[in-house]
This record gives sequence, C-alpha cells and structure tokens, in this order.
Amino acid sequence: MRASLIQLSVSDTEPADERRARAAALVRAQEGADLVVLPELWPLGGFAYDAWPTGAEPLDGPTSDVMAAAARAAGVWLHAGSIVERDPDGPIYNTSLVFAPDGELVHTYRKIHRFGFDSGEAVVMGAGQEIVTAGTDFGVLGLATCYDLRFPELFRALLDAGAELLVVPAAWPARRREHWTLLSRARAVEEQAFVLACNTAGTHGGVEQAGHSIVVDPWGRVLAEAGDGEEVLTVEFDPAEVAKARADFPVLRDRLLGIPAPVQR
Ligand SMILES: NC(=O)CCC(=O)C(=O)O
Repeated sequence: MRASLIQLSVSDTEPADERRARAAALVRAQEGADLVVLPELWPLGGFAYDAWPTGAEPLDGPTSDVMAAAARAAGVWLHAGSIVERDPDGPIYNTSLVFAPDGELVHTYRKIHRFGFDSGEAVVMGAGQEIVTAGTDFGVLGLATCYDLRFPELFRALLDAGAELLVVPAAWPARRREHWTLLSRARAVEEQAFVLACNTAGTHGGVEQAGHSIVVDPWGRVLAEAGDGEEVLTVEFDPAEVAKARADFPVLRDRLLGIPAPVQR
C-alpha cells in the first residue's frame, strides 16, 4: 500500500479557509495513494488557543466539506487530522475525522488525553471516552492523537480492538522532538504494528513545531521520516507485515496482565 503524510505548515497569519483550500489541493494531488493523513488541529492550530472559541466547527462544518470532496476526488482513504469540534450540547473537542474514498465521513475520534496540564486543551476541551478503530481495504486503523502517544495503555487497547496501523496526527513541538521519534518507534515495537505519525511544521501560538513526521514498521524500523518544513512524506509498505511480525516473534502471546483470565475448572 501507499501512504502519504501531509506535514502541513501552520502559521498564525494564514486564514483557516485558505489553509483548508491549500490542504484540500494537497490531498487531491495524492491520487493513487491508499491512505492520506493530515496533522492535528491544522485548520486553527494546535496551540492557537485564542482562535478556538470562534473557529470551532461542527462535524459537518467547513473542514468536513472540503475534506470529503478531496477524498472523493483523489479516491483515497483520508485521515483528515483533527478539528476543534463544537458539540452543540457540550464542550469543544479535539476530534479526528476519517473519510472513505467515496467521501463519506465514516469514523470520528475525540482525543482522550488532553495536553496542557493546567492550561490550553486540558482546560477548555472535553476528553474523549471511546477507543476508535477504522476498518479499511488495507487493514484496521487505530486512532490516537498527539499527546495520546505518551499513554501506552491506549495503544494496547487499540491492539486488543484489532488495530494494525496506528495513525497519529500531531502538533508536537520542536522542543520535544526526541520524545516524538522515540515514542513513535516504541509504540510500533510494543504493538507490532505500523505507526504513521503525521506532525505539523511551522510556528503558531508561539510554539515551533517539530515536523519529522514518521512511518515505522512493526519491527521499529523507520521507513520514512520528514524534515522540519512543509512536506508530503510518501511511503510504500505491505500491511501483511503486521501478521508476519506477530507470528515470527510472538511476544504478544506471552502477555499475562490486562487480558481476560482463562476459565478455571
Ligand atoms: N498537541 C499535543 O498533544 C502536544 C503534546 C506534547 O507537546 C507532548 O506530549 O510533549
């Protein structure tokens, strides 16, 4: 399969609608790929907290509109990164959107672990409650977002839900780039799965982004890694390598904790 990670540059100066149009053109240009991935909160900026109250949008808002059309035009599965979702009956959420090649919005995932400690996302956004996987033509995607990468128990739960390709949109700062690379590889090794981690480039909200989107195979090998700036990272791999790695080195068979106990007779 072929995957393209669009490491979009996000600034405070580009209006959201212009960035939506630019991102949609980049998605359309990936015709021939099986899966296209965008970063976290790219329409407004993952650290542009001031823009969130007015820029939040519903699931059928402007980002969904342009991304559905772009997925359909390119004929690709599209993980369109995440938006600031306005829930009419609740708080705002950091919500990822997955579109099928016909443009239908088939899965959404509300980020579970909110970043910021006592500020930003952790204060103004609601926490997602559900583990989400997405069945596709080429395997089962496990959905996680940015800071979620630090919580291995989420990835173990995704494994137990059948995930084979872990897709992680992010707005990960340059200051902690080493963690980004290390954790992406760790999650791939632990779950014996592909990790496709699509980060943001540029600077917004005063936070320089790390870039360095990365694709890791189930053995922890880096198949492709982007640089610092805006870039489309394209990589080809065989999703069947997941089953092969799990059979060749059956470490998951030796789990003792956190799995249903055998029936005692
Ligand atoms: N947007 C985020 O979740 C940032 C996470 C981060 O900066 C970190 O985990 O470090």
